[in-house]
Amino acid sequence: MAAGAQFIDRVVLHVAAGDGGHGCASVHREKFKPLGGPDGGNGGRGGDVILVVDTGTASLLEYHRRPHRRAGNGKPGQGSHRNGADGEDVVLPVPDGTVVMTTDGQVLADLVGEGTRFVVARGGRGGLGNAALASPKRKAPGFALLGEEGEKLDIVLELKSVADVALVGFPSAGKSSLIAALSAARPKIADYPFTTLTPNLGVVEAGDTTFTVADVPGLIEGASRGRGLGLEFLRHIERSSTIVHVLDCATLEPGRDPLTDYEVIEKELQAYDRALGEHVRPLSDRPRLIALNKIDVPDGRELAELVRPEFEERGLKVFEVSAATREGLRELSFAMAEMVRSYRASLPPPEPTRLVIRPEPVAGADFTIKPMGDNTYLIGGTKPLRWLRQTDFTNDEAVGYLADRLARLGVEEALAEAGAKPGATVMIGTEDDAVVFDWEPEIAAGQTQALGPRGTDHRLEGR
Ligand SMILES: Nc1nc2c(ncn2[C@@H]2O[C@H](COP(=O)(O)OP(=O)(O)OP(=O)(O)O)[C@@H](O)[C@H]2O)c(=O)[nH]1
Ligand SMILES: [Mg+2]
Repeated sequence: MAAGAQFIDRVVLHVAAGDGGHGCASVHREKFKPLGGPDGGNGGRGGDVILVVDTGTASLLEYHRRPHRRAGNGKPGQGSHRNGADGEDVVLPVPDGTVVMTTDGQVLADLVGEGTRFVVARGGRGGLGNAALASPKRKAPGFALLGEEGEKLDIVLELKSVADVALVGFPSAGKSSLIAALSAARPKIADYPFTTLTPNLGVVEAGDTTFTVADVPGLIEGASRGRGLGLEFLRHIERSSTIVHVLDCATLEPGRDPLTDYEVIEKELQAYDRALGEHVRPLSDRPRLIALNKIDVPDGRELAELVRPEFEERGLKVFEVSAATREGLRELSFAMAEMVRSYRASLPPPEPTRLVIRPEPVAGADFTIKPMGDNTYLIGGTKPLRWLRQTDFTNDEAVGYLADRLARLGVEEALAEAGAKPGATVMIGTEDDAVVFDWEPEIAAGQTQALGPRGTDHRLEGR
């Protein structure tokens, strides 16, 4: 697993599902039988873009590097009843604990647990070929339906750190130094506060236990109210099983000592619990370890020894360490491993894979009619809009078929009821994007079979 020298926890991903293939209009040809039946196949479905939780994936770095992902298009249908192949899905592995959001911050899904799947962009349907469109009334359709476009959108992936162990502490307490000393991660370390701006993740091995440690940017008093780099980062410890207090035994700042620092940080964690509300497992019930850091500094070692009993009285395990000389790190890492192991053992057996399906757009009324004044009407609704996208407007017969479908849906009747006069302007689509027709109700809806051959239907004429 890559240790997070470069740990990316938020990316904007541009996803495009595949377009559906067009249906095919074709007529069967055979020697001595010049006029066979329609045999155009259907277009294939466009591929989906799917996110899947893969616990082997540790970061979003891959999507930072390649932020554009596109699924395959469906192939067009062909003659001899050959259907087009479906477009290939694109399956994107994401780390456990990935939150999927719109670019304006609306949460679409919170992906937890190995194998959890989320179809983030749906492929377009393939268009029907003329064989599938044939009916007793329309024996040899000279048209086919178009494939629909796949969904294209921008999403934000955000990783709630799923580190097993979270290191918390004041700025410059040595959290990043500890990660660096315990793992292969190489976070930035410096002697000024707020060096760490985004959490670093390191993979630590102790005995036969492997676990991840997150270095949370420095906390200060008021962090839970958003002071310093506060809230944004407390979020990252929400899912860790163990909290390690990294306490600076060598700070010269007035008013600071390990015990006071500890209490300030504890207060912040509790305030964060209150801010989070009850639906989240409180941070305060996570087991704690105390790491008294910087004992390589002479005064630091003395101070550590002085405060040690105070923590032990509170029932806390204390480790005197130095990230600089690595003193005490082995004991600390084994204690972390033990906490992680017992936490893992306490977990309920893994839940069965959850499938997250984005709800289909709500199917409301079949269609809507909106009078726009001046004998003009706007037809909307899921079905009319889909049919519009499927229609090849260069083909009169296809336009006639659209007219039939709309009539069958009851649009003609509804227009008459709404008071549309012959010659009305009928727009189908949305206010910004509509196809405009002249409406000439020559006959009542439902009697379309009385019309001449398809292709000469002039009730609806695309402009
Ligand atoms: N002497 C000594 N100095 C240390 C030790 N650990 C860290 N430091 C120093 O303390 C300073 C801060 O270390 P960082 O690891 O960046 O501290 P941090 O807690 O990650 O700080 P923020 O990211 O700002 O919250 C650096 O100058 C380190 O070299 C230690 O064990 N001994
Ligand atoms: Mg740091």
